[in-house]
This record gives sequence, C-alpha cells and structure tokens, in this order.
Amino acid sequence: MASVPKRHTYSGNVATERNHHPLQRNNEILYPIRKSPRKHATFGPYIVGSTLGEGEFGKVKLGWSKASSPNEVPKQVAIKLIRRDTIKKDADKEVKIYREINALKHLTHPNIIYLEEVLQNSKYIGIVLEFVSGGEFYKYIQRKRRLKESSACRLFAQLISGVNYMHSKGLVHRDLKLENLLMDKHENLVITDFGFVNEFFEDNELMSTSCGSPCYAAPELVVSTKAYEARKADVWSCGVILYAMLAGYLPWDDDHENPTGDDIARLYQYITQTPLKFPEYITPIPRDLLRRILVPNPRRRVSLRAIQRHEWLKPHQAFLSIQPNYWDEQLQKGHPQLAAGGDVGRHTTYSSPTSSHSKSRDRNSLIIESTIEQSRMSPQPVATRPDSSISISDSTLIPNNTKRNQTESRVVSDHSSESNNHKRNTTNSSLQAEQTARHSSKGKKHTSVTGLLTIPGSPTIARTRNISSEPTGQVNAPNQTTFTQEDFHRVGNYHVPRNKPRPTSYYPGLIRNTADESLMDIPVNKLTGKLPDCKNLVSSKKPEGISSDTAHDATKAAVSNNSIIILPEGPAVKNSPVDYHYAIGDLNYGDQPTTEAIAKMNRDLAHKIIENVAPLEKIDLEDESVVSTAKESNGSVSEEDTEIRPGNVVNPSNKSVFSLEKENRKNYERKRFSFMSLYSSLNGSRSTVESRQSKVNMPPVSSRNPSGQSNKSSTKITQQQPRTLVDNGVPTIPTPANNINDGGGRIVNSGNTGSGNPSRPMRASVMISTLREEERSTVSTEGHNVEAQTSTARKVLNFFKRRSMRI
Ligand SMILES: Nc1ncnc2c1ncn2[C@@H]1O[C@H](COP(=O)(O)OP(=O)(O)OP(=O)(O)O)[C@@H](O)[C@H]1O
Repeated sequence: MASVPKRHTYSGNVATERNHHPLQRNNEILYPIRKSPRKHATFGPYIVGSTLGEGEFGKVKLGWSKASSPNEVPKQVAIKLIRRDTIKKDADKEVKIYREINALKHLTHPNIIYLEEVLQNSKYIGIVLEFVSGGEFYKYIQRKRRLKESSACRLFAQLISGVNYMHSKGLVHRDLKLENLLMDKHENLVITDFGFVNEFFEDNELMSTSCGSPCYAAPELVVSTKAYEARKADVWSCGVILYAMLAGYLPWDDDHENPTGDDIARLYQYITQTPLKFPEYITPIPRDLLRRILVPNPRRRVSLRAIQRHEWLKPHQAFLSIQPNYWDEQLQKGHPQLAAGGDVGRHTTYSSPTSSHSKSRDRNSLIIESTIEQSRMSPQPVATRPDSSISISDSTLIPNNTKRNQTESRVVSDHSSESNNHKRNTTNSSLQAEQTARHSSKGKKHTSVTGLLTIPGSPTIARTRNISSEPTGQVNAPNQTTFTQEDFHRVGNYHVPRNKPRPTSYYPGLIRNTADESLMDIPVNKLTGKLPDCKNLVSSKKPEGISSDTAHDATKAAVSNNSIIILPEGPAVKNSPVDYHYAIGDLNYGDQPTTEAIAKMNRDLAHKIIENVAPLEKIDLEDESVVSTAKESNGSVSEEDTEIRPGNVVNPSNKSVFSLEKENRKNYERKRFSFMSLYSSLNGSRSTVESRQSKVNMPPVSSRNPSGQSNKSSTKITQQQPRTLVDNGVPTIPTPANNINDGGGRIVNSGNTGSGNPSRPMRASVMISTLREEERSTVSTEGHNVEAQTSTARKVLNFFKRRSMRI
C-alpha cells in the first residue's frame, strides 16, 4: 500500500489513509478528521497554554479548565508554576510562596486577585489564580502616558478599597507597586503578588522586616531600624502609585547622582530631603491628597480611612464605604455551606484579627506548611479538617528529616495510586463521594486533601529548615514544561468558587453603606463654582454609627471654607509653567486639617493666577534667583528646575518661609547645576544605555534623561515656558533650535526631537520618553527595527520590574 502523505488539519490532527472515514470518497475530504486529537500540555484539570508572564518564581501560564460537558465554556485561569526544586534551594522563596497562598485564601474582593486553588505534581507547585486579561497596570499607564484624573480617581479608589479590605483582614501587603497591579478586561484594578504579605493583630502593631521595592517602600522601612506600622507603609506605596498614575512617572525618580535608585540609602536620603513636586497638570485636590499620603513621617501620614474620605475620592464614596465584610457576606450568600460552616472554605477557616482566636494564633501562621510537607502527611479525614491548621503543635507539624523521608516515600506511593482521577484522601466514603461529585461539578471544585498546616514560630524557622538535605531525585526533572496528571494532586482545601464574575461595572450595584449622605450630595453652584453654605447639613444629619470626627473631613473643610472651587481647570492653571510650591515642612502636613491645606492652595493658586496674567518681564525680574541661575547655566533652566528643592525638610523657625524658600532654591540650583555640568562634560552625546555603561568610570545618567545629554545643555526653558506636547504627546522641553515663541509667551516646539536632535524631553514621563529615545537611537544607528523593539521591550521591563526585596 502506497504511503499516504501526512496532512495536517487546522487542529494539528493527522489524517492518513488508515483513519479515513467510510464516508470519504476517494481522496475527497469531507471534513477534518479528529481521530487523534492534538495533545495539550495539562496541569491537573487544566490545559496549559501560553506564557502570560514571568516573575521571580517562574512562569505564569494561561490555563483552561477542561470542559466536563460540551456546553461548558472552559474557564480561563492563570497558573503560576513554581518548580519545586527551586523552592528547596531558596528558603526565602518558599516562605514567600506560602505567605501568598495562605493570604490569598482569606481574600475575596473584586480588586484582589482570586485564588482558585493550589495544585502540585512532582515537579511543580501551581498556584491557580483567576485570569486577569487586561494586562499589567504599568503598561496601561505607559500606553496612556498618564491617566486622566477621573480614571486615576476610579482606579485609586479601587486600590484603596482592596487595601482597606486586606487591612481589615489583618493583612498588610508590603509590596504594593505598579508591577503588582493588573487590569481586568473592564479596566478594573486587581492587586496581585502577595509574597510579602504579613499579618497584624493589634491596631498599633509594628513590624520589623523591611521589604518591598525601593521606589515604593515607605522611608521608615529604610531609614530607620525601628519597627514600623505596616499599614502606613502600604499607604505610602499607594501614594507612589497614585502619583505614577497622575504624573506618568514615579516621584523622586530624578536624582542625578543615583539615577537607577540602586543606592538605596541615597534614594531615601533624596526622598526624605526633597519636597514632593508635581507636574503642572496635576490639579490641587489630588495634590493635596498626595501631600497627605507621601509624608515621610509615618505618624503624620494620613490613614487609609482618611484617604477614603478625602475630597478627591468623593465621587467614589459609595464604593469606598462598602464595609469589608460585605464581600465575605456576598461570598457566603452564594455558598450557604460556607456560612453554615459545613464545608471548608477559605473564609470559614479565617477569623478576624480582632477575635481572640486570631490573636492567639501564631504570628506567622500565614506561612502555611509547605505543600511538600503536606504531601508527606498522612491523609486526614475531611471531617476533622477545619481548624486543624491552627491547633497542631510545632512538634507534630514539622517532622524531622528522617521522619520526612520516610513519610515522603509513603505519600508518593499514595499519590501515584490516586493519580488521574484525583481521589480524595478521606476515610469516609460518603464524604469522598461528595467531594468527587463537587469536583466534577462546574465551579464547585472543593477538594479536601490534608489540612492546611501552619509552621509555628518565626519565618526564620521556616526559612532555616534543612530541606536541602532531602532527597532530590524526585524533582530532578527536565527543564521543559510538560505537565501530565501523573502524580498530580490538589493542595489545601480552600477553593471557594466565585459566585459571580468580577463586576463589570465599577460599582457592584449592591447595598452600600453610604457614610454620610448629607455630605455626599452637596450641590455645587456651577456658575460661581462655590459651594453653598452647608454647615447645617453637616451638623444636622449625622448618619448612625458615624461620629462627627469621622465625617467627611474634606467635604467639611470645603463647606466651611467655601473654597473647593479653585478653578483647577482654569486657563491660568493650564498655561502655568510653574508648579505650586509649598513651604518647607509641607511634606509633613499630612495630618493638618484639610481646611487649612485647601486655604493654602487657594492662596497659592491666587498667587499663581496673578503670576500668569502679569507681564513676562515682570515675572522674570521677580524671581531673581531663577534668572541668575539660568544665566549661570547658559541661560537655560528647565521648568521643573525652577521649583523649590530645599536640601532639608527641617524648617528653622526663625526664618520666614519665603526667605527660606529663596535660599533653599538658590542652594539647590547651585548644587543641581554643578552636577549637571559635570554630567554634561563627561557624557558627551552618547545615547544608549549600553554606551553609557561602557563608560565604566562615568557617573550614571538619570533615567529621566537616558540620552546621556546634560540636562543643562539640552534644555532651554524659562520660567514662563510651559512644557509643550509634541511627538505623539510626549512632553518635551523646547530648545533654542526648535522653539518658536508663539507670541503669547508660550513656546511651541517646531522641530523634531528625534535622535538626531541633541535635545530631548528632560522631564517627560520616563515610561514613554525613555522608551522612545532609545528606540529611535537604536533604529537610526543600526536600522534593526526588530532588534530595537526587542531591546526596548527588555529595557522597559527592566526599568519597571524593580525588584521586590528585603531592604
Ligand atoms: N492572574 C493573572 N492573570 C494574568 N496575568 C498574570 C496573572 N498573574 C500573573 N500574570 C502575569 O505574569 C507576570 C508575573 O506574575 P507575578 O509578578 O505574579 O509573578 P511572580 O513570580 O510573583 O513575580 P514577582 O514576585 O517577581 O513580581 C505578571 O507580570 C503578569 O503579566
């Protein structure tokens, strides 16, 4: 018989003569034959697809649940695959993984990643998470360059709601950053990566392990060895995230002496000593919020509760006033068995940090016993499962190595015997049947293996366990990611199906605990922009359970002050080249009453408006320090350079704020320009990161100015010159070569700012400008578009994937 050439169908199936369907006539193909369907990689009940991303722990893969019936739509998940052998080599990693798992099982909030389940086979531990399809948040900002205020407000409210929920559960994230936020398909924010999460039990409880990513970590984590209030550290990180949303770049990311932020001590010196400054497009009210959050002194930093009540978040008050336990109740409503405590769900095993039980729990109970350990434990009946994680004592929990080895072999054989059909390790046959039924039913994959176990004692105990001495033969697997159901089993018992999908609209549309209705609906007179006198409203209609202290501070301030209407969108503000600058000490005004701050903003704004309508010459002359600095530096100074940058945040009481401002500005400019001159003379016109790196002995160039050009020589702008948007919206600083005065005091950029032009955006969003500059230079010099794109992508990733670490 002549051999029939193989023919690949669209699904990868192979049709040969042997498997021709009887209905086929001669060589005519009637329909594709799928006798031998393509083999997909699988991991437990999931078909494994493409790689979604890669993190410290390994790859995150897209997965689909295998449909149990033809009508069932496969559910997409993200599977974080962690090689077990890598965990064994890195005890810190192990702790992080189990922290993450154990924290996630307690959290059900629309803005927090949802843990589906945890699975393992002999090679991998797979953390199965809901699939969040909108991509990474930093890319979202990057695409948009920066977010509109309304969008930033909505997303920030979601972040705050998620963080508040977490805190209400006694958990602190400690690594909040853009890279740990995802977007869902409806552009809702989802908090992920709980590797540094920890528990607290008392309101004033302090923590001592500094962790997070330097650019997002609160100063107290770094500059002090004292214990810190972790919730306040989360608040700080939220502030940095908000700043990035609104500005398009990170605050304090422009230290020329430490452009990559690698020198953490210096970075924090810079953060604590450099006042927060804003690009002109951030309006006063979010600035006010940011100034309250990004306060180096944690005691003076605003609390999450106060953030929720800030004026800027007022449009989302209803959402923010949803009580954290509402989310749990919703879960239980959808699953009465959880409420009844009949089945083991992630919420039934969790108790509030305020409960006595919770307080008595070991402080590190977040670190659950490793799945490896679990796999060695003898099977336990489901009926005894609840709270077993808490009651087991240290000695019973952590068997010594010998014990482990013995148990290991036993459990491995147990696993192989139960492979493929995922039988439960139960002693009770009816329970087993129930479990199997649940497993096969859609969305109800409650499983019960062994109990979740805690490692009592400190994280150190967990980290120093001598697991490396265990036999590793079992995990010496080839590198390719091939998953089979062999030796596969579920870990833990905390699958709680989501009773409904992530809300498609922002508001879940359910009962809201409106904190104070009277305060929420204060009508604004649109003509005058003034708020009516609503003092009576505030005092007369106090909602139940809310004290006057906790009423909406910002609104009260606005009401009493009649001052919210500062025309933040006014033309004067829009055209204003100069940032609002606040007196030294403003960094620490987080706990000042909002009234005071808003009044101050009003004064500043009034001043600013006057400045803007005044003739240009007059303004030049008024600001002598800037003019003289500009002269010194070849007549050019960037817009941001005109801002006050005092060297120290301590406010000497015997000097007036204004004289102090001037003095500090002078000092700052002097210092700043001397550094700029140095960079200018050293760096020449090298444009790529690589070329800079090749100059081994040269000081690094700021991430804000990756071209290697000196800011001084590459930019020319006077105090009156606003930043102009060119080059697809990338803000650039006009240069003498390409500037045309439009006659109205505004500088219009007429030329390109491409690679051939030595001038480049100096203070533009790092996210875009860094990318574009380097892309351009690579393309123009080498002409390899693909290469340029790849290297650009890598650079952007490297830039943003700032490592989370113990600082
Ligand atoms: N649930 C998810 N849905 C969609 N994509 C995801 C999901 N989880 C992770 N990813 C993608 O995988 C990437 C890596 O994930 P993640 O950061 O959680 O891994 P990690 O190993 O914890 O990394 P690291 O700790 O270094 O941040 C993310 O940047 C994201 O692009």
